[in-house]
Amino acid sequence: MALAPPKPLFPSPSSSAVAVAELSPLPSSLSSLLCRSRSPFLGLRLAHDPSTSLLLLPLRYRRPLCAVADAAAVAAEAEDAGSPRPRVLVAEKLGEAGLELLRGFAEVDCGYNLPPEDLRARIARCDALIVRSGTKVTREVFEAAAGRLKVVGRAGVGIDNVDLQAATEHGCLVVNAPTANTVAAAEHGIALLAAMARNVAQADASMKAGKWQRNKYVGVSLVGKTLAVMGFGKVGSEVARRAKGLGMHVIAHDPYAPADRARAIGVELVSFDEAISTADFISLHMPLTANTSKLFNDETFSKVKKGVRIINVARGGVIDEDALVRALDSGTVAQAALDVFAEEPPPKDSKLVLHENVTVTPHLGASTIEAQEGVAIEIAEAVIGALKGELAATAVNAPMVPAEVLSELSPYIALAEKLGKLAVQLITGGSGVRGVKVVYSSARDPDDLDTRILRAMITKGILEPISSVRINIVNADYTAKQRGLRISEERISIGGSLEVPIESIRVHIANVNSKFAGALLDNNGDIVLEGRVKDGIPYLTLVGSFTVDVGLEGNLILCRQVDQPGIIGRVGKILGEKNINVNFMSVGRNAPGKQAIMGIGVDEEPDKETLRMIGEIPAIVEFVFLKL
Ligand SMILES: NC(=O)c1ccc[n+]([C@@H]2O[C@H](COP(=O)([O-])OP(=O)(O)OC[C@H]3O[C@@H](n4cnc5c(N)ncnc54)[C@H](O)[C@@H]3O)[C@@H](O)[C@H]2O)c1
Ligand SMILES: O=C(O)[C@H](O)COP(=O)(O)O
Repeated sequence: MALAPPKPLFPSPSSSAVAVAELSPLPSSLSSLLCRSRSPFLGLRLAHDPSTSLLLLPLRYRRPLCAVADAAAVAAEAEDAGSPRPRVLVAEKLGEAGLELLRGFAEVDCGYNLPPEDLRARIARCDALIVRSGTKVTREVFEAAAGRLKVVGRAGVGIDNVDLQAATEHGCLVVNAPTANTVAAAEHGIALLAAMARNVAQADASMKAGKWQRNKYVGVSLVGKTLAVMGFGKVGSEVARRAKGLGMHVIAHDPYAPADRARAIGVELVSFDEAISTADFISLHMPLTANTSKLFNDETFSKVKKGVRIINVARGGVIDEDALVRALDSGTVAQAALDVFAEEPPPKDSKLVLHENVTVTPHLGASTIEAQEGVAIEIAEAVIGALKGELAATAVNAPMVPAEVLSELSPYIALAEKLGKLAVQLITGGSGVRGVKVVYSSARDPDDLDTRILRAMITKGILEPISSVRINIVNADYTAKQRGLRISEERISIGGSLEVPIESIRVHIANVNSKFAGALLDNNGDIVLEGRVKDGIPYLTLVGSFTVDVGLEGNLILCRQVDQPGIIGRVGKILGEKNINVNFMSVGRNAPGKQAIMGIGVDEEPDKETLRMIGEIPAIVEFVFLKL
């Protein structure tokens, strides 16, 4: 199914016209209603004087807010590339149920186990890439993608084979499938534990070699022995649960796991040293990170209980494999059972793999029929969601914003981006943007307001028009940092309804020159814009020190003028004669008869002649045309 742009809630008339009518006075209740409603009228209100109003009719229907990320842009890009649907490259074997889901939405290429150069050659034609642990998604892959790749889906848990930093720098979302193979991995850990304790693999090989060695393969019992689970996450806790069922005493080490979750299944959380020095069996279940790389090394092995047995179904890199061989040779470690290796597949002459006290499997932890079907569906759904522009719940390099929060914040997300976009257009050359302060006014407790996505969208609005990078929630913070742009956030607590997440968003751009002096707060070099959401529509409500009330749709003309009768009519007339559709107009002033700011929302871009005519109206001090 092709991606369609978000459907308007209200149909747009095919043509629109502008008529100018002086209505005076208009009841304030009506003028304010028109300003806020989604009616086909232009609402116009003089911010501080609702009794004198001007109404322009008829107008286009209001459009609804767009989806958070630009689904239409994804479709458009895919179309550019000759296909109306996004293209997904599946680089490792994926369950049929997941492939079916993907095919319902995208063009799917299955190119299993591609050499790195072939992967790089194909990636520039893809919107998404799906891998398991066997494909290295390196910086070179993201560079070769030349900006088209939007999402990498890891069909499994570990994302150590994906260069997350490079993905983030390229604005590419990485999602994984963190839950569907948990049980399979835990079952494999228990299988290795039992097989190792009873020498199942060695005895099997010996019998197949024609031998009958009953005395050689005497094992050890599990009941009553202490198992240390290192990493008490999803797999670790399932292993612990099962080991308890086998009558083992289970302890765990995990600096980040809540003690009550461990206690709930009868497991005590202990320090690293206590875990490794008291355990008869050590089972590894932490991710491979800079902190866990070679965590088990000569020094660690010097602290273990002599004759300990080690199981690893996490990642090979967590163990210094040479140190493990030494520990096995000395008898410090009696046996090891390994599903994962620092290099996969390991070299054929690997001393570790060939060691007689080591039981090995070729990274089979997630390889059950059930887990692979589950993982395939989990990753297909995550990738499709990401391509549709939804924020994935399993995003690895972007804030995870729950769907309900996202839907609540959706109009504020649009407002944030528009404020950024407007603010940057007001800056004039030479000053450079260095510091941006964003102030959110809200009745909510700060803990109930996640503003990361809003900050990202303000950054996008400011930076995208002035850089070649496409900015999204993934790379917004990184790109800002790269460009030396400091974005600080401040919350102001106000009274009011908790139903409304944010009352207003104010953007200050510090120490810049503006092409529209009226946008500078007290002429101090800070551009200030404030916006609010009304009936789901973003509005500009403050420019510098002037209150306005302009719906942020289409484009915007800002005029600063001497506050006197007739200006609005003259500007409206010029635009009407030039067939430029005005969708909103608002005037704000600080004091009668002094200066005022007029915000005019226009659907079309006025040509130079039109702008010149507006500028020639004697009372107009300055004006600027801004694109949204
Ligand atoms: N062999 C396989 O096929 C297979 C299958 C699934 C998962 N895995 C691997 O198993 C590991 C765990 O997967 P999971 O789904 O349980 O992940 P998880 O994120 O749920 O759990 C990992 C746990 O490790 C903890 N941790 C992080 N650093 C630690 C440290 N220094 N010391 C102790 N604990 C630490 C975390 O707090 C977390 O609780 C991952 O490495 C994953 O890639 C392998
Ligand atoms: O991290 C994981 O999910 C496991 O290691 C499984 O990896 P695989 O998808 O290559 O089997």
